[in-house]
Amino acid sequence: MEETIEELFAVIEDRKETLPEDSYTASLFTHEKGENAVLEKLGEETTELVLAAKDDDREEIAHESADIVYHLLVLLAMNDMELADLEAELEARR
Ligand SMILES: N=c1c2ncn([C@@H]3O[C@H](COP(=O)(O)OP(=O)(O)OP(=O)(O)O)[C@@H](O)[C@H]3O)c2ncn1[C@@H]1O[C@H](COP(=O)(O)O)[C@@H](O)[C@H]1O
Repeated sequence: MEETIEELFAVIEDRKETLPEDSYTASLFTHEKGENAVLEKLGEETTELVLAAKDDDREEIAHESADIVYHLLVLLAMNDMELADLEAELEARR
């Protein structure tokens, strides 16, 4: 899991740097709404996650959770943050 997230974050940082035309991630970094595009996605997906959980739909819970994790990582990268920032916060709570 940790490796998957690290690799995904590295891809996101690469897209931020290189901005390929056919990349959904790059389109978020160049979106006319700026950070709000990601924040809107996170809002929508959180609502969808709540509905999936209410329905006890495990497949949909996993799908929406993955969408949220991905967009959360994009938000971190957009704010010039690292996975270490999230990790430090979690560690401090142990
Ligand atoms: N993990 C993701 C990922 N999760 C979600 N998304 C995109 O986020 C968008 C979500 O928007 P929507 O909720 O409207 O999607 P939807 O599927 O229509 O709606 P739902 O029913 O799923 O909620 C879709 O376009 C998805 O393709 C992602 N796009 C990319 N990645 C990762 O990022 C990598 C690089 O992708 P590119 O930047 O496109 O090259 C990929 O290899 C993946 O590993």
